[in-house]
Amino acid sequence: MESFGARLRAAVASRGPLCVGIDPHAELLARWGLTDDADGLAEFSRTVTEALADRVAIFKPQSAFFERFGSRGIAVLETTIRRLRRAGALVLLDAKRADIGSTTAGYAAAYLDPASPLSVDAITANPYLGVGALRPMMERARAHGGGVFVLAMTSNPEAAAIQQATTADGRSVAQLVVDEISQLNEGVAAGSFGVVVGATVGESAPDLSRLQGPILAPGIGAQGATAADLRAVFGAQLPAVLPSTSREVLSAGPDPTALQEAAARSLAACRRVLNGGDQPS
Ligand SMILES: O=C(O)c1cc(=O)[nH]c(=O)n1[C@@H]1O[C@H](COP(=O)(O)O)[C@@H](O)[C@H]1O
Repeated sequence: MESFGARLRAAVASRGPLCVGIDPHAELLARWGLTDDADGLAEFSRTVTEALADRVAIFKPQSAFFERFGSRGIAVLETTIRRLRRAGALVLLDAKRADIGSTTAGYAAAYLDPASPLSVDAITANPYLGVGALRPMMERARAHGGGVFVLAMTSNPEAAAIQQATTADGRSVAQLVVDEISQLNEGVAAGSFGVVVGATVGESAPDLSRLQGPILAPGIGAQGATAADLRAVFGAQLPAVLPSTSREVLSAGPDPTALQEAAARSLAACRRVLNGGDQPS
């Protein structure tokens, strides 16, 4: 199978550089007039999928909001993944998994093996147990054309104390993560291993110049960052950036046309920045 990096590049070329997060918060379900249960979740996910699956390059369902309804929520997640992929979209499951290597192998089998009912194109992973502990995910991803996005510098304000701490060799923890992921992409034009760097981090972003893989940039919209902030955060690495937003688009629902217009607005704003159209004169 073609690599995730190549498939992502093709999807972005045809549908544009935007990842839409599917985060069915209780407040959003209420605002959409839906019940806060698995039926409401199913209706929410169906509406988002029908409105956007044929026009957005990649979706990022947030596993937490499906897990909170137990097995019925997971069943909705399975259906949602299937429908999104059938419509030609890529699916990046936001589960932020990690564990010791032998258990990570279980997560890899759950999400990155085509035989699993929860199989997706890529997942988010947490490097706190060491990037090396994620190796079973990387191996399974390589074998099946999948991808892994590893948290490097996240969008939340609490993150700096750990992620910007200095390691024994003087690099920040975030930089160490980026460097280890860069090694995995070495020699590949469009790497399948990405990092997560929030659009909110300002000028403290790590050096991403050797990554050769995608940079997932959440934090646009509800968390305060705008598409215009991407330039200051990512500079020369903008072409590798995959901006991601959830509530900014989802809060326009449940009307499908309003959802489509909100996604088109977010995409246009990101495109302007990524293509250099908003350069200050
Ligand atoms: O991995 C992520 O996607 C992620 C990383 C990060 O640094 N910050 C962050 O907000 N996220 C996720 O991105 C989504 C943000 O949603 P909105 O703030 O509504 O756009 C949530 O699902 C978060 O879990």
